[in-house]
Formats: sequence, C-alpha cells, structure tokens
Amino acid sequence: MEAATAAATGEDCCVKVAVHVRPLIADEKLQGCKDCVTVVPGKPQVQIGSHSFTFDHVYGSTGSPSSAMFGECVASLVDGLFQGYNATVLAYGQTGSGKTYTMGTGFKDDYQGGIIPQVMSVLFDKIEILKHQSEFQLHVSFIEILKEEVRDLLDPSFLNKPETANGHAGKVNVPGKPPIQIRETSNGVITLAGSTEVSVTTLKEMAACLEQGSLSRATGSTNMNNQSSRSHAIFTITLEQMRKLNSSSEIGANDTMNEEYLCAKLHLVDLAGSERAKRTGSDGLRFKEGVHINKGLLALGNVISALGDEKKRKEGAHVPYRDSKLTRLLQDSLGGNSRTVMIACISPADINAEETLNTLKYANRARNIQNKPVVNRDPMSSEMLKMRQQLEYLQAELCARSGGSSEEVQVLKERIAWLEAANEDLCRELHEYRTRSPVSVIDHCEKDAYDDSTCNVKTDGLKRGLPITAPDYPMSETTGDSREIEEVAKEWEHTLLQNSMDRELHELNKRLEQKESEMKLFGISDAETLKQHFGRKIMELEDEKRAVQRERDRLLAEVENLAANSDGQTHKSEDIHAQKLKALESQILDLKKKQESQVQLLKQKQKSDEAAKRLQDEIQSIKAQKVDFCTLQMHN
Ligand SMILES: Nc1ncnc2c1ncn2[C@@H]1O[C@H](COP(=O)(O)OP(=O)(O)OP(=O)(O)O)[C@@H](O)[C@H]1O
Repeated sequence: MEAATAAATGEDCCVKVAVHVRPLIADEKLQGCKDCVTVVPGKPQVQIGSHSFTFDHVYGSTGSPSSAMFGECVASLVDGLFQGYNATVLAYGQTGSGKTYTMGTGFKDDYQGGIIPQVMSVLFDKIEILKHQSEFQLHVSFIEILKEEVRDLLDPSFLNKPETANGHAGKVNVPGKPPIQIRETSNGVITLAGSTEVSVTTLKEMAACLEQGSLSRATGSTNMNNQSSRSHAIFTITLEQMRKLNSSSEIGANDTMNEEYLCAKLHLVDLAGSERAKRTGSDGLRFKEGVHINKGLLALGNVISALGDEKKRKEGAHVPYRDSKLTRLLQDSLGGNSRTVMIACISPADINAEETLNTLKYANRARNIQNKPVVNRDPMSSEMLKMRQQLEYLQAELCARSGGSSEEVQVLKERIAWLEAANEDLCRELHEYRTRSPVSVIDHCEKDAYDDSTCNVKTDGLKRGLPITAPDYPMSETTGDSREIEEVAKEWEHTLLQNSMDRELHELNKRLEQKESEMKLFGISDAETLKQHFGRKIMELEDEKRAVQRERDRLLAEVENLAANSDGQTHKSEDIHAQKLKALESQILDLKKKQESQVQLLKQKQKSDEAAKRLQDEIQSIKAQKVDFCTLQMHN
C-alpha cells in the first residue's frame, strides 16, 4: 500500500484539539471540591485561574454538549476513512479525568455514548449506504501498552483466563508466542507484527471485539479511580475498499480500470492517565505501573513539544518518537500521515487544578502539530488514476481541437485513410515479391536490365507508385505513414540491388573458375616441356633428313660409275639402284611431311602461348572487377 503523493491531496493539517470537561464526580463532591474550570460561553475557551486557553472545541461543564463531540470532531474522520485517509482520536488527561468514559471503552455507565461505539455504528451505516458502489473489508485489532510491553487484547488465548494475582483480569502471556513487535515499513508506515487482526462484517462482531479487549485490558483500583486503566489502549479499525469510480471518471470498458483500492486505519486511543503516586496512593505494583505510565506520557509530552514548537520544527529538530512504544506507535498520528483529533479530558475539581493546567498546556501545544494526511491508495490504483487523468486530459484536448477546426480534422482523416490504403497496396506488393523465389526476383531484375533499365529504375517505379507529395499536402507535412511507405520502398530497392549484385558476383566467380582451370591446361611449366619436346623432335627429323640425303647422293654416284663399266650387268644393277633410289625418295618425302607437321605444331604452340597470356590478363581484370563489386556491396 502506497501513501499517495501530493497529487492526491497531501494537505497540511493541524492536530485538532477538543477539551472535554467532565462534571464533578461523587468522590470529588464528597471531598467538597470546587469547580475551578470556567468555559467562556459560546467560545471554545477554557479558563483556569489566570490561564486562558482556546481550543477547537470545548465540551461539558457549560461548553458544548458532550453529545455534539462525535458529530463535530470525529464524524469527519470516519468520512475520511472512506476516502483513504488515516485518522486518530486520542484521549489524553490525568487519571480519573474521563478518558475511558469519553472513548467508550469502559463498558460501564453510558458507554454507548462514547466515541468508539458511535464510530462503529456510523461506520456500518455508511457501509450499508455505499455497499452498492464499493466492496468493503473491515479488520480490528486491540492492543495495550503495559509497562513498555505491547499486548494483544484480542488474542484468543487470553480468553477465560482466571484473574491473576496482580489483579489484571485474565491476561497471561502464552509461552512460546512471539511478542508483538513494532515495525516500520520502507515507506515509513508503522505496523504491529504479531497482533491479532479480526475480520468483522457486522456491528455486533466489532462491538464484541471492543468488549472482549476492554474486558481484557489491565485495570486496577487507585485512590483516584477505582477502575483505573493501567495501560495505554489502542483500538484500530482498518477499512479496505475496492471502489468503483463514478461515471465522470469512467473511461475504459474494463472493470479493473474503473476500480481503485483504498485502505485506511482509524486508531482510537485511550491513554492511561498521568498520576502522582502520592495522590493515587499507589505502591508496589501500582507504583511501578504509574512510573511506566508517566514515562510513556512524558515521552508523548516531549514529542508533542518537539512537534508543537514551530521554531524547533522549522529547524528540523529531532522528534523523540523512539523514546517509548507509545510514541513509536503514534508516530503517524502525530506529525505524520493521519488526521488527528486529541481530546483533552479534564476534571473541573480544584483538587486537580495543577494536573488540569498541565493537561491544558499540553493540549494547547498539540494544536500546533502539523500532520500531512494523504490518501492511502495501492500503487496500481495510483498508476491507474494517473493514466485515467491523462486519458481524460487527452480526450478533453481532442474534443477542444475537433470543436475548433472540424475541417482540419476532416482533411487529416481523409489523408490518413489515403495513406493507409497506399500502405496496404505496398505491403501487398512487397509480400508478393517476398514470396517469389530469389531466382525469379533476379530474373525479374535482369529482365528490367535487358529493357535498358536497372533494378534501381524498377524500384524508383515502385516509389513512383506512391504519390508521396500528394497535391493537397506539402512534402514537409509527410506523416508517419508516408515515411513508412518510403522506408518499405527503400528496403525493396535495396533488396533488388543486392540480388543483382549477388548474381553478377556469382557470374564473375564462375568465369574466373573456368579460366583458371583452362590456365591449368596451359600451365607455364607444361608449355616449356612441350616446346623442348617439339624442338628435339625437329632436330631428330633434320638429322634423319640429312642422313637420307647423304645416302641418296652416294647411291647416285654409284649408279653413274656402274653405267660407265658394263652394259648387261649395268642394266640389272641399274634397276636395283633405281628401286632403292625410289624408296629413298619416298622416305625423304615422308620426312619432309613430318617436318612440315612439326612446324605446324610449333606454330600452334605459339598460338597457345598467346592464348594463355590473354587468359592471364583476363583473369587479372576479372579479379579486379570482383574486388570492385565486393567494395560496392559493403557500402550498400
Ligand atoms: N462526562 C462524564 N460524565 C459523567 N461521569 C463521568 C464523565 N467522565 C468520567 N466520568 C466518571 O469519572 C470516573 C473516571 O472516569 P474514567 O475511568 O473514564 O477516567 P480515566 O481518565 O479513564 O481514568 P484512568 O486514567 O485512571 O483510567 C468514572 O467513574 C466515570 O464514570
């Protein structure tokens, strides 16, 4: 639960102080006490001796009737609970001054006229009225601080215990039960860990809790009060509500949007009375109790002094809340997040004049205490409230604008509709392109390239499809929608360009691979070997040719010699030689042919060398192109 911030009315408000003057009681009358307190008629002013004090209200002994106290001082606090404000009603005064009577925790006399019973009855009346617009949950706790120990008055294990030796009706701490601890949450809220919180749904149930706790409370008889409260008692009502917001705040259709969770606490405090041991006649246990009571009240007095002194407050003086459990528990009620009313109970008897004056001085100082009550709303509710307020503000602004220039709104609406339609078309187109296979996209792109235009030209065409500068609206007014369309077109253009470049790069790689494999065939080392091989072959053929020519010359010379020597034999050997010569000539012819084919091979080799060189040059240029493309892709 979060205390709502200033936005949720973090008002500064002073502790309200009312004085309740009880009538002289039988004992005092018996003692012949005189009335020493005067209430100025029609004014909330009290005079005692030479001292005069003005308060917010004065009840009893000819001041306002006591019956008016609830309506004037407490009813507004109960109302505030329903708005999420914490509240405290604190009864302060000397022993026997009427605190228990005023608060209505005594279950004697006319206790129904006390504040707590009236609070309970008004609370349930209000819940009955509001139950149709809110869901409520009520819890009560009832604790007492006795001798600096916090005790749970609603602990079921305290019930039906026999009266103990010290005279405290039925209260024994259960062994093993952890003591109640006062804790402070991270946002400064004081809580009681370990106290019983009883969930109640009816007035009867709540009254039963009050009765049970009151009967369990430590009381004892003193000279000044035969049923004196020996402890400070705090009856706390916690009201949780899930409030449905009224129609003026209704915005969303969602129910949770129209609900807020509020939680507020009302502390009803009946303090033990200050006492003087001499006058109360207390000794032993009562004396010890009195010491503790006075210690707690002294700490309370110091806190009131620190908070009530404007100078000290401005100087940021330390407030000794931690000096006692009472002040620690009342930290929020005094100077914190609570609307607080202090009821100073006084006896009019002159015998009590000194204590009465002290009480009035304290009460007067308490009037200067400034509290800061805030609505206790849970963080989610706060957030929703903020959002709701923001939404209301925006709706109001929209209404104001549309009221101011309906024409402008109409034009804007048309423009939005047109942009939405254009956007839809583009999205559809984009979707179609995306669903195509990458190859078909490239093909599409290449087809465009073949038509003497590039992919970029195509995407420009896509952009052209969008009349970004609509005739009615200047370019500077381009809205989010048209920007979106442009971005889609750009993205598309980029994709196509990318695809085209990828494709070209792929082609280049393929060509490069092919050329490199060709180059392997015409490797430099293989070419050299081939050259040497052919060279050798030609040399061999040359040698062979020369040998055959020599043989032919020899044979011709032989033929000429034989012709000169004999005719018969000459004819025979002439034939033989002629045949040999013929064979040699055909051999020479063969060799010549071989030589020619070798020359042809050499020429081819030369051509191959040249082709290899060209290939190498081409590879170099392809590699250079590839580098250029890669650089271009990186830039894209
Ligand atoms: N306004 C009143 N009208 C009539 N009787 C009253 C009124 N206030 C108190 N009394 C009576 O005065 C006596 C003391 O009152 P009460 O017990 O309420 O005092 P107290 O301040 O609670 O005392 P303590 O601090 O010792 O508990 C009771 O008998 C009570 O009935």
